[in-house]
Amino acid sequence: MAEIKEYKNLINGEWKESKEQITIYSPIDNKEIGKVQAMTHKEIDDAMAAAKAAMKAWREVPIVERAKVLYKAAELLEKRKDEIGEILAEEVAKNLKSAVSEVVRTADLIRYTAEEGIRVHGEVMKGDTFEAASKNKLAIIRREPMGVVLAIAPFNYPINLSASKIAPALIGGNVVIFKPPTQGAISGLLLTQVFEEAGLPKGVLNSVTGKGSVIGDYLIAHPDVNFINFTGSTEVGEKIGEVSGMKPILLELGGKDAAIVLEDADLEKAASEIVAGAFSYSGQRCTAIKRVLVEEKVADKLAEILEKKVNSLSVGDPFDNAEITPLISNKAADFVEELIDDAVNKGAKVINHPKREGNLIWPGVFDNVTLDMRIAWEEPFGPVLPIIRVKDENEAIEINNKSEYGLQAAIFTKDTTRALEIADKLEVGTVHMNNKTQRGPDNFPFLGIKKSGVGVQGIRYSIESMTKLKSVVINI
Ligand SMILES: NC(=O)C1=CN([C@@H]2O[C@H](COP(=O)(O)OP(=O)(O)OC[C@H]3O[C@@H](n4cnc5c(N)ncnc54)[C@H](OP(=O)(O)O)[C@@H]3O)[C@@H](O)[C@H]2O)C=CC1
Ligand SMILES: O=C(O)[C@H](O)COP(=O)(O)O
Repeated sequence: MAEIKEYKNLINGEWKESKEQITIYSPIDNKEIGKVQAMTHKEIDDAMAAAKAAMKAWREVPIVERAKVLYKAAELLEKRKDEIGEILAEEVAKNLKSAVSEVVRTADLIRYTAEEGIRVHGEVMKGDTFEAASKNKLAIIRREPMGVVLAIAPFNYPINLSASKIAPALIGGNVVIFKPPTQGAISGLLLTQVFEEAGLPKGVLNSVTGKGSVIGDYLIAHPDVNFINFTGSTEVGEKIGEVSGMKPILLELGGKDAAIVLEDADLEKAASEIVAGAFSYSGQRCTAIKRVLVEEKVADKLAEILEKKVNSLSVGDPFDNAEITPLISNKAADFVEELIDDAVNKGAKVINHPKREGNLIWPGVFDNVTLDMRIAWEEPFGPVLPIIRVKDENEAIEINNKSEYGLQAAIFTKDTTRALEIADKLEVGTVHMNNKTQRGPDNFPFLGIKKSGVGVQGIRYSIESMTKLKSVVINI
C-alpha cells in the first residue's frame, strides 16, 4: 500500500510537525488521502509569535516588492493547476474541471490583487474644503496594515476562499495566520507552500491546522489577532462576533438566495440559470440559488422545464466530471434528507426524486413548497431546490425579506424598470438580473447582510477592509 502523505504546517518559515495528526479521507470513497497536524495551543502561540515578529519588517517592504511575491505565487499556482486541482477534487469531492478552474481563478485573483494593491493609496485633503478657518490644514491620509490577520476558510472553496483572504491581507502589509478547513486542509497547505516558494519572508504567513471544534475558540479569542476574516457557517460567524469585542472582523456566512421569476421572464433562460445556480457543486455554495419564488401564472411551465433540465444532470464521480457529486460528509447528507422528509411530509410535490447512496444525493426539485416547511427557510447546502408559488412580486419580496439571511437574489424578467424597482426593495447584498446568483467576478464587491455577513469582500474591498486609515495633519 502506498504510504499516506503527511502535510506539515508552515511556522516561522519552517515546516513543522505536531505530536498528533488528523487523517483526511476523501468524501468520494472514504479513502485515506493524507494526514495533517492537530496543533496544540502552545504551537498556535508559537505561530502567533512568529507572525508578530515578522510584522515590523513586512509592513516596511515596498508595495511593489510585496506585489512581486504575489505575481510569483500566481505563476507557481497556475503551473501546479492540475496537481493541486486533483487533490482538491479528491479532498472535497468537487468535479475535476471545477477544481482545476478554481485553481486558475485563484491565480487570476492573486495577480489582480497585486495590481490593485499598488493602486490603493491614500489621499490628501485640504481643510478649506470644510471651513475657511482651516485653510492652512493639510491632511495626509494613508492606509496602514491591521497587523495579524486570522484567515479562516470553509471547505467548499479551500483554495479560492483562502487566497481571497491571504493575498489582500499580504499586499496590505499584514501578516497572516491561516486556518484552512480540516476537510480541505491539504489543498490549503499546498496553497501555503506556493506562497512560501514565491518568496514570502519567514513568519509572514503561518498555517495552523486542527479541528475547528478543538482550536477554533482559542484562535478567535487569541490576544495577538488584530483582524478576523472568516467565511463559513452563520453559527461559527456569530460566535466570532461575540468574542471579537472591539476587534474588526469580516464575515461571509450562510445564505438562502432566491430566484424571483416574474410572468414575463424568458423561462428557458431562467431555468438554465436556476439549474446552474442551484446545483453546481451539488448546491454547496453560499451563493447557490436555494429557493425559487415564481409567479403562479408561469409556475407550471417553469416547473416542467426545470424537471427536464434537472433530470439531465449527471450524477457520480468528480473524476468523471459529474455535475452532482457526493456531499462533503454523511452528516451533511443526513441534514439534506431531513429537510426533504420534512417537506414531503408536509405535502410538497416531488418533481425529481432525490435518491440517496451514502453521501451522494441525486438532485431534487420540490414544488408547492409552503412557508411552514423548513426547506423554505433553511440552507440545505445540498442538491435540492424548493419552488414557492407566489401571487405577485410583492409576495415574492415579502418572502425574500422574511429570511434571516441576506446574501443575494436573482430576478428574472424582461422589464428592467420593474427589476430595478424590485431590486431596491430586496434586503440582500447583491441582486442579479436575469442571471444566477454568484460571487464572481472576484473584483466585484461581495457582501451579505443580516445573518449572511459583516463587511465587504472583493479584491479592492478586501484590501480596504484589512487596512486602516492613518491621518497626519500638517498645519502649514
Ligand atoms: N457567504 C459566503 O461567502 C460563504 C458561506 N459559507 C457557509 O459556510 C457553511 C459551510 O462551510 P463549513 O466549512 O461547513 O463551515 P464551518 O463554519 O463549519 O467552518 C468554516 C471554518 O471555520 C472553522 N471553524 C469551525 N469551528 C470554529 C470555531 N469555533 N472557531 C473558529 N473557526 C471554526 C472550520 O474548521 P474545521 O473545518 O476544522 O471545522 C472551517 O475552517 C455554510 O453555512 C455556507 O453557507 C461557505 C462558503 C462561502
Ligand atoms: O463559498 C461560496 O459559496 C462562494 O463564495 C460562492 O462563489 P461562486 O458564487 O463564485 O461560486
